[in-house]
Amino acid sequence: MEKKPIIRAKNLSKSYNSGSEQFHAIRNLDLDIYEGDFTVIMGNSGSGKSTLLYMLSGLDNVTAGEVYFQDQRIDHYTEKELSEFRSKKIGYIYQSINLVPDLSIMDNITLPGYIAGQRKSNIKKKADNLMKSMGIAGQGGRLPAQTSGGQQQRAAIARALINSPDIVFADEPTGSLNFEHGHAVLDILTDINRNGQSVVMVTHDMKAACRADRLIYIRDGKIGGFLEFDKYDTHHTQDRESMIFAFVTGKE
Ligand SMILES: Nc1ncnc2c1ncn2[C@@H]1O[C@H](COP(=O)(O)OP(=O)(O)OP(=O)(O)O)[C@@H](O)[C@H]1O
Repeated sequence: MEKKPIIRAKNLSKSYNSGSEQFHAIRNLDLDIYEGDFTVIMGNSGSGKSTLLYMLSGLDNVTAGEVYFQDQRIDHYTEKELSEFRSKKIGYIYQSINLVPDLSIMDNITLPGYIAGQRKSNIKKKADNLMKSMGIAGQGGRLPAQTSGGQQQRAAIARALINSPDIVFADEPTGSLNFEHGHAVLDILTDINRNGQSVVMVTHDMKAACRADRLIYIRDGKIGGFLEFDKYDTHHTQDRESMIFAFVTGKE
C-alpha cells in the first residue's frame, strides 16, 4: 500500500541571528512524513533536529520554504489558525517535561481539552482512560512535584493525547528517564502508533530508535539519509539496533 504524506516540508530553511552573523540551522530541506508511520529523527547534537520538529509542528516560524499538513499549507497560518491547528491536530511531548507546577496532574492533562473547547464530560472520560492506560490512575490529585519523573512524563504524554491529535511529536521523550520508565514511555508511543496515530520522535538512543518504521538522519541541517523497517517485524531488535548503529556511525 502506498504511504500518504501527513506532513510535507519543501525547501525548508531556518536561520538564527547570532550577533552580526546568521546561523543556518536547517538548509533547503525537503521531507515527507508519512501517515501512520513511527518516524524517528536522529543526528548529532546541534544538527537541527529540534529546530526541524518545531517547524514541522507549527511551533516555530520558518525562515524560508513551505510546510504542509494534510495538504494544507501551515507556514502561512495566522497566529489564531496556528493555535487552533496546534491544539486540535498535533500533540507535543517536550524534551523537558514542563507540566504546570501549580496544577494537579489531572488539571495539567485536561487543560488542552478545555482550551480546544471539548465537552467537560468527554475530557474527564478521556483523561481517566489515558491515566489508566499509562499507569498513573491514582496520581490525578497530586501536584507534579509530588510524583516521580516517569509519572510526570506519562502525564505529559496524556496531556499531548487529550485532544486525540493526528500526529504526536516527541523530542527526546526518554532523555530524562531511567531505563524502566523510558521503556514504558516507548511502549505507550508504540501503542498509540499501532492504533493509528502518526508519531515523530527525536532521539539519541539506539534502543529507542528501534521503534521506528522510518529513520531520518539529519546532518548539518540537511537530510543525511533514510532507513526503513517493516512495522510488524519486531523479532529482530538486535539486528535492527546493529543496522541503526552502522547507519548512524557511517554518517558521522
Ligand atoms: N534560538 C536560537 N538562537 C540561535 N541559535 C539557535 C537557536 N536555537 C537553536 N540554535 C542553534 O541551531 C542549531 C540547531 O539546534 P537544535 O536545537 O535544532 O539542534 P538539535 O539537533 O536538536 O540538538 P540536540 O541534539 O543537542 O538537542 C544549534 O547549533 C543551535 O545552537
